[in-house]
Amino acid sequence: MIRGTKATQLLRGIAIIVVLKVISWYFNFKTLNFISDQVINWAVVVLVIIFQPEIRRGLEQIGRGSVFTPANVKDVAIKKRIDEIDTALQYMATRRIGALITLQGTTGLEEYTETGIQLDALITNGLLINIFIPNTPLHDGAVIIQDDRVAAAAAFLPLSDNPDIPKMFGTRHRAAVGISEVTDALTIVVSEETGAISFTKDGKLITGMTHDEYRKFLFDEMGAKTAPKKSFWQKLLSQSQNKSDKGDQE
Ligand SMILES: Nc1ncnc2c1ncn2[C@@H]1O[C@H](COP(=O)(O)OP(=O)(O)OP(=O)(O)O)[C@@H](O)[C@H]1O
Repeated sequence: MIRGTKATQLLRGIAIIVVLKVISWYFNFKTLNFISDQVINWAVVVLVIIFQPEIRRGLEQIGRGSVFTPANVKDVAIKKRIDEIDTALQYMATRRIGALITLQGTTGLEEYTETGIQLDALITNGLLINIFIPNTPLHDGAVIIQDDRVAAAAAFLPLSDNPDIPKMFGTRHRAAVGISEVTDALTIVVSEETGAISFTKDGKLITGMTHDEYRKFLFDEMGAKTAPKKSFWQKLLSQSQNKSDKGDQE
């Protein structure tokens, strides 16, 4: 999950400090012991400064209630996300507008969003279509989606050197396979040449799915149920509403 993020370097730093602390304690190195104690004492402040953006985002999520959001509310949000992406895919596929969209999984994609133009915008089909309109400043490269936000456009993804990718696929498809080899992201490609919609995941290129098949695939991959179910509380509420409606009629 933390692969590809600054947390990796940080963990390495913490490991070095812990090793220094143990050595200084074991051999009774007073100066080294004093320095490592100071570093450890200030570590909390340093961590808060380094992770300020992540902490802010987490607090915002708690504020919006998304951490404690019931599963079915999350399903509705995921369905909305898929609908927006799907509308854009259908529009671009029928007009043969090439597109490359990477949906972040658990692996951080910061090192790739940094290569593009940062957006941090809500996912809408209009925005996605606009980004990929040919000969506009953002159309070249990949869109990276993190949760419900379009994090960046025109991002550069690593190219796969897998010799098994058929020659008919060019660099757009190779980049889609490439990112799926080094992260757990799901990537969608619309071919400019054919209008075909393909997907990459775990190093595999998946082609030829029907509209219904790929929608189901997206729902499965993004962890939503096809038809959002009512929660216990919603069922209870609608039952009591039904009863009171009947009561009113009588
Ligand atoms: N490493 C990369 N990262 C992100 N986008 C890339 C990368 N390499 C190429 N692209 C995108 O792919 C486009 C070139 O696509 P190309 O025609 O080579 O691929 P293709 O797989 O044959 O796709 P298509 O079927 O759409 O032609 C570039 O203009 C760029 O937008």
